[in-house]
Amino acid sequence: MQRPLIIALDFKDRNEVDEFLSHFREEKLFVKVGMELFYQEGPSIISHIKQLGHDIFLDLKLHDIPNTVKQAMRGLAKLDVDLVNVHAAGGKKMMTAAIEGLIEGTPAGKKRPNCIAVTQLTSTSQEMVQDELLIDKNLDDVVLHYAKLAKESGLDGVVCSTHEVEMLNEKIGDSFITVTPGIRMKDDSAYDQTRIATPDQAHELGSTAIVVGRSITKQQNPYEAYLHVKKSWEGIEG
Ligand SMILES: O=C(O)c1cc(=O)[nH]c(=O)n1[C@@H]1O[C@H](COP(=O)(O)O)[C@@H](O)[C@H]1O
Repeated sequence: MQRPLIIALDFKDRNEVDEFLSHFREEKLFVKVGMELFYQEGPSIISHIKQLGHDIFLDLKLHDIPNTVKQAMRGLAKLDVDLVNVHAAGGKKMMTAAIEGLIEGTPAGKKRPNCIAVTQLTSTSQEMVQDELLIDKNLDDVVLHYAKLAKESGLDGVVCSTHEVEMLNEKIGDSFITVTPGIRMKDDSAYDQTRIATPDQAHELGSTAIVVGRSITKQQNPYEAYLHVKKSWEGIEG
C-alpha cells in the first residue's frame, strides 16, 4: 500500500456520496464504505464507486463464528474491493477462516483484497478496556497481542490508533499494514473518538494509511479540507 489517505464515506445514501464526490473532479481517491452506507445501498454502491475509478476499503468489521465469516468473505471477495476487515476479538480461527474465504471467493487472475483486523477501536480508552471489557492489561499490550494474532492468522495488517503504530512497526515489522482512524486536524472536535492524532503525527509515527471522515466530509468545503489533510499527511504542512 502506498500510504493512502482513505476518506470515510459515512453517508446515508448514494445521492449524498455522489454530491460529495462531485467536489473531486478527476482525482483518484481511496474511499471507505462502512456499515451506514453499505446496509442502505448494498453491493451496487461498490460497483458504482469502482466505475468512478476509486479504490475501496469495505469496512464491515466482521465478527462471528469462523464458518459464517468465511462464507461472508467469499462473497465480499467477488465485489472487487481492495481492503476488508474483521474484529481481531473473533480469534485466530475466525481470522484464518476470513482469509480462506477471501482466497476462495477471489476470481481467477485477480488479487485477493487485503484483510486487516481491528485491534481496539479508536473510540476505546484505557478505562473502557478495564471497566467495560474487563481486560486487566494496558491498552498497548492488548493492541500488540491482537496484532500478533492477526499476523499469525495470515492477515495483512491491523486497524489501530496512531499511538500504537511505532510499537507495532518495531515489534511486528513495518511491512505489516497499520491503518489508523481517529484522525483530526488540530482544532477539530474529537466527537466520539478517544485515541486521536493529527495527519502529520500519523506521518511521523509511520502509519501505513489514515482514515479520515468528518474532518473532510462535514467541512464547508470538503475539497479544500481534503487538500489540507493530504498536505499534513504527506508531511508538507502541520
Ligand atoms: O475500521 C475502521 O475504519 C474504524 C476503526 C476504528 O477503530 N475507528 C474508526 O473510527 N473506524 C472508522 O473510521 C471512520 C472515522 O470517522 P471520523 O471519526 O469521522 O474521522 C469511521 O467510519 C469509523 O467507522
